[in-house]
Amino acid sequence: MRKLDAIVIGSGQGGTPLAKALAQSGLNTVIIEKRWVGGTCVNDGCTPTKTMIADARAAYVVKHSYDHGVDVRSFTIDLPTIIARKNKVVASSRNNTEKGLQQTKGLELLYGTAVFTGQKIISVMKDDGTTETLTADKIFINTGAKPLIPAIPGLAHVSYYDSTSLLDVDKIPTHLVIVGASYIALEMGQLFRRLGSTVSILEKSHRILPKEDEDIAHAVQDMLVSEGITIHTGAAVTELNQLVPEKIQVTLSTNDILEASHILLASGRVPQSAALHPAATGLQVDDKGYILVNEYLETNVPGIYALGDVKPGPAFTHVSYNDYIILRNNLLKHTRQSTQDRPLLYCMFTDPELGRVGLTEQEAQQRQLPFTVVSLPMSKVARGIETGETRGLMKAIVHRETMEILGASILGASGGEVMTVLQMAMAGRIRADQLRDMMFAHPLFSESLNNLFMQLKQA
Ligand SMILES: Cc1cc2nc3c(=O)[nH]c(=O)nc-3n(C[C@H](O)[C@H](O)[C@H](O)COP(=O)(O)OP(=O)(O)OC[C@H]3O[C@@H](n4cnc5c(N)ncnc54)[C@H](O)[C@@H]3O)c2cc1C
Ligand SMILES: NC(=O)c1ccc[n+]([C@@H]2O[C@H](COP(=O)([O-])OP(=O)(O)OC[C@H]3O[C@@H](n4cnc5c(N)ncnc54)[C@H](O)[C@@H]3O)[C@@H](O)[C@H]2O)c1
Repeated sequence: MRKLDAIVIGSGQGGTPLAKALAQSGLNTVIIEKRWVGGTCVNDGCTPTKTMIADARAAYVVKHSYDHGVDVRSFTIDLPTIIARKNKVVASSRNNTEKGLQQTKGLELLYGTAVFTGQKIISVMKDDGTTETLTADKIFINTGAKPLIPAIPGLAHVSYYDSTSLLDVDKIPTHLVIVGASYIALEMGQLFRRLGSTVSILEKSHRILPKEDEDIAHAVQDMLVSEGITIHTGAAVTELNQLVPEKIQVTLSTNDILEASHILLASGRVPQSAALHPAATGLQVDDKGYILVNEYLETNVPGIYALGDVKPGPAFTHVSYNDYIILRNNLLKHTRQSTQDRPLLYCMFTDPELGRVGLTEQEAQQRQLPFTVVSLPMSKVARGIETGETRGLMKAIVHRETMEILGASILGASGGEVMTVLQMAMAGRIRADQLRDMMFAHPLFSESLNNLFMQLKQA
């Protein structure tokens, strides 16, 4: 058995920089990866989807160019070129990540599948067919998550896609039916609609984006419907039947029956922990298989930590990366940073995008905080009017007494960037009334934060 100082299992968004930092600090470190370095974000998630979403946006802009006085009579979509561009962007990111790991002194990149076989003992089934047993004082689990395959009657007998396989679909679906109506469903639904598919989105809850405020969810729904997407809410799939190739009958709890050419399952993700055999090293997991950690990302087994999507909580690339920062600082710089105080933030890359930070209105209500809601439609934002980007709204939740910004939802062009301005204000404790009176360059989207907060009473 080979004894190391540190082992990182999984080369995701947290594990990769962590392995480098551990090795650079002088610890003899191995990082184990069963597939491709970079994990979900680089290979199946953010990088490929945001690349293809940009292509679909190009199609949308061309289609609407007449409004801007540019008359494009016709255009065609070249799916192989779109997929080839996506593959090139992904390969470049993956190769650079691999090089970065291989060139780090004191770090070994081991391709294979890790399994716990005893207390802090890991068996690696290597890609070359051999097996090696490793142990270390410190073990970091960064094995991420994978698509959830829901139990739908008939699913085993139909061909379906998940968010990974759809990225390599060989033709544009004529009718893409998507199960689920959250980030993956809405981003991919709009993407394929813009490439020419008929798209139907099915959500079993009574509305899409249940975690968002109702007005925001409705605005997103209106925006997607205006592009020709059909959304069925309160609609669980009760049966699937493959009639002929590329013809799948989809029966809904609402008694509607759809005929899909392609089905995308986008109903959540599950942690990749079971195959690790966490019980063999005494690790506690919850009922869904998430590896339990405390606010310092420590598991119940001393010396074993978990970071990224494999632990409970928000599953985003920036969260996994921030987990790395916390572990690096605590273990190598001897701080005691915790996950407790970081704000929730993310951006859903529909077009326009939804930038979200901090509390929603419904969360502020649940916490019984004294708050005021301010909102501004993008149709009143100067930059939006000038560029023709008038869809969406800016909304912020402000503490009524302290004028502290508690949270914001910015649905609009550059919504993620405007949200980040507010995130910085929240981090720096800049109050809403200060933003109301602050000078911003004209005519930026962020300049309209003046107008958004103008609804607050003058101090
Ligand atoms: C379609 C899609 C779009 C997304 N878009 C965004 C976005 O725009 N913004 C955003 O913030 N987030 C986005 N996400 C989420 C984001 O990709 C994840 O939150 C992020 O990648 C989590 O990274 P991680 O560090 O937990 O692990 P991952 O990136 O999932 O990496 C885990 C790695 O561990 C490896 N592994 C697993 N088990 C073993 C084992 N037993 N032995 C060895 N190796 C193992 C896996 O092969 C994988 O490489 C998206 C996700 C999807 C699916
Ligand atoms: N822009 C981004 O940051 C981004 C983009 C894509 C994915 N992600 C990450 O990936 C994760 C997974 O995303 P997701 O969209 O797959 O899942 P999700 O867990 O966010 O949402 C799943 C949705 O599917 C619905 N659902 C579940 N079972 C269903 C069924 N049988 N029929 C109909 N509807 C059903 C749920 O009610 C829910 O609305 C997210 O948590 C997110 O963190 C992030």
